Amino acid sequence: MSAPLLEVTDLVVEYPGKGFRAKPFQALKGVSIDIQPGETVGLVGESGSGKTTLGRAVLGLAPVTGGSITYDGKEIGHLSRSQRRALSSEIQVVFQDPYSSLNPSMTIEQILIEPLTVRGVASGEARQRVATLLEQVGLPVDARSRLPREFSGGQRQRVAIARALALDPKLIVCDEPVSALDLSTQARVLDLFIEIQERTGVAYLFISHDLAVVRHISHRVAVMYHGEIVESGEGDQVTARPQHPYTQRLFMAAPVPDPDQQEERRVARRALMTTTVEG
Ligand SMILES: Nc1ncnc2c1ncn2[C@@H]1O[C@H](COP(=O)(O)OP(=O)(O)OP(=O)(O)O)[C@@H](O)[C@H]1O
Repeated sequence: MSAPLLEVTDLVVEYPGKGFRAKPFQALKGVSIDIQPGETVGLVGESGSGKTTLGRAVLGLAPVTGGSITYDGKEIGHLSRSQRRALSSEIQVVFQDPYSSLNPSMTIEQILIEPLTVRGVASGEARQRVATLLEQVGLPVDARSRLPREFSGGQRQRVAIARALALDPKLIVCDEPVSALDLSTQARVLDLFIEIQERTGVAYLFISHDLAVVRHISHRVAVMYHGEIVESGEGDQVTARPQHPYTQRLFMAAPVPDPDQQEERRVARRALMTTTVEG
């Protein structure tokens, strides 16, 4: 196995307590996880288990009080603001809500050009890159002059994915990126994530409370419970033979579809994607 792209070791995140003399709250209690280049690691668990906190810690947005986070061999747990900015071309994020994550007063072109301009990409080259990005996420080139409100939820999420891809990142933290979408749109956006990975070799930390979604997209799965990873392994291994009692309960509550059926659906969805640019 190659050196991990991301390696999180014994990570502790503590949020300050609220109110007079309130104790700090430990949201992550010594979490270890790694992601190889081009790999998808799915993070699943009930609400409040710490999934988003782990994603935010990787993005430098959570108060790390212990352990380490290394990216490409370098410690990134305690970077200054400017060091973090420099890393933004390597690590990107796609959030859950495609309605609030895009600036409603900016055209799609402005949204996609912004990260390129910040990096000093010349305007002609940036416009060309916008056309390529739109094509990569299955949106028509004339989308560039329109506003986010003119698009469906699935199409907006495609714009958010294009924005995340603008600087050719090696890792994208995807925090419930399909949870706000209806089921058929979810399937198409998930397949888009897979296609992009096959084309670019980007790795994903894919956060979701939905087991079927995580199983569909992940090479490996980690299960979080009360701020700890209680189980991890190959996707099929964890989903077919869960070991930890919490994982067993979680999986019993949400039976996972038959893998052969899943593959058939994926082929059908791919066929559908070639005939539509919707969501
Ligand atoms: N800024 C904060 N200040 C204090 N506590 C927080 C903060 N953010 C999260 N928490 C707490 O940390 C714990 C983990 O939250 P987190 O959002 O990481 O969980 P999650 O698994 O992503 O949940 P969900 O699926 O509902 O988003 C929760 O108990 C939450 O209340």
